[in-house]
Amino acid sequence: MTATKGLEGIIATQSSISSIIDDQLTYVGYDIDDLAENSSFEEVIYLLWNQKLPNEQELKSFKEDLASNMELPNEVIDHLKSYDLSTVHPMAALRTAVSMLGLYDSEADEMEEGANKRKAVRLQAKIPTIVTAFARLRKGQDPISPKKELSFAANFLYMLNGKEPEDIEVEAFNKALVLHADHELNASTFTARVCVATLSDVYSGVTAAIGALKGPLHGGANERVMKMLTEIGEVDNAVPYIKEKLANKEKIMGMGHRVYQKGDPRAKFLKEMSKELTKLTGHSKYYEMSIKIEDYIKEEKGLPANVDFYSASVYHSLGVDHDLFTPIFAVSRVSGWLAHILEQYDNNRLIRPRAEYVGPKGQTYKSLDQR
Ligand SMILES: CC(=O)SCCNC(=O)CCNC(=O)[C@H](O)C(C)(C)COP(=O)(O)OP(=O)(O)OC[C@H]1O[C@@H](n2cnc3c(N)ncnc32)[C@H](O)[C@@H]1OP(=O)(O)O
Ligand SMILES: O=C([O-])CC(=O)C(=O)O
Repeated sequence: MTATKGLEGIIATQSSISSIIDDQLTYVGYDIDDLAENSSFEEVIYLLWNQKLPNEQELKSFKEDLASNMELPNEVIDHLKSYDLSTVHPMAALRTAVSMLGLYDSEADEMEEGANKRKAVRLQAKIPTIVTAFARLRKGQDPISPKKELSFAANFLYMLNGKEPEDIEVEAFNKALVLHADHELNASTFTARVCVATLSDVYSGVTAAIGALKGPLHGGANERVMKMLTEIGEVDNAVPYIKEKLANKEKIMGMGHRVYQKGDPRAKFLKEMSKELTKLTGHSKYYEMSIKIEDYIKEEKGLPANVDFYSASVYHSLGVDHDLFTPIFAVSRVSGWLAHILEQYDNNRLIRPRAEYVGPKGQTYKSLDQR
């Protein structure tokens, strides 16, 4: 038995949810380019969970279902208030609050398919409310209740900022949600599947996935991209800064990908949005710095920008706090996690690979006084 580091190239499951073939991403056979240009995030969630796009009536009732499940139990709001709001990272808050939601769901351990789908709706609906409530509480503001008539994207921005967003903001945010919704067997989705393959519950699966997304090699990279752009400060500093990082063998956040060799098909949309939004909001220097970094890394290392790279300047332009970038990723990706959790339950087998043992062998136990 020989181990493959990082399970690179291992086909670990079959799935009908999303695919990456020849550097192109599809959700249930629909090209991401088509969905990014045309679909609402609600349609995409429906697609991922039902393997088909909704008709008008199905979409209407799905949106109503989501909207009517967005409110949080008071106990969860009270718990959020009890955190050390000046130091707790919002991803840690989200991980804890999602786990806590399970305590207040009478169907939490119900394994029947209908119950799992109802929990999926509740989780998808409540996660934006958790993220925005936490973001407001730590600024000394009261959480804002969702407006049932707003779209998912508009509601998030409304609950975050306390005012209804402009159309251009909603359009950009909706597109970002569509682009982040699912991505085959990425680390957080795999984590969710491993967890529920023990026949553990949906809340455990999503809590585990949030933990995996939080890391800087995965979803946590977008916050670090913005930290890097802020440190760079001015466009002319970009290349010298990156040269120094590479000389110190440091990784450049938002660059590189395990699967994509030529490029991440989502990045071009975020790049275009970054160009437009940074111009509109007077933050063009972040777009220009990003271009310099992308070109330099491509030239020096042959690495493409990934989805996290341009999303940083997009969210910054939308006025979002930098440590909320990864929670926003979770607001979208929970749709994919839930699709994979439902698929795993539907055709389950315990996920239990083997390890290649490389430790010492044949040791003889010595009593404490002989060690
Ligand atoms: C939504 C997402 O999760 S997208 C990914 C978000 N993560 C990031 O942006 C973090 C930065 N990127 C990375 O760390 C990596 O590219 C990953 C984790 C995304 C994928 O990496 P892997 O396929 O495991 O490649 P690995 O980390 O083994 O790197 C292979 C080589 O490329 C180099 N490399 C890979 N990414 C980078 C990077 N961002 N900056 C500099 N060098 C890099 C490594 O140093 C290594 O070089 P070496 O062979 O000379 O030692
Ligand atoms: O697929 C991956 O390894 C990471 C990624 O791009 C994602 O989760 O969107």
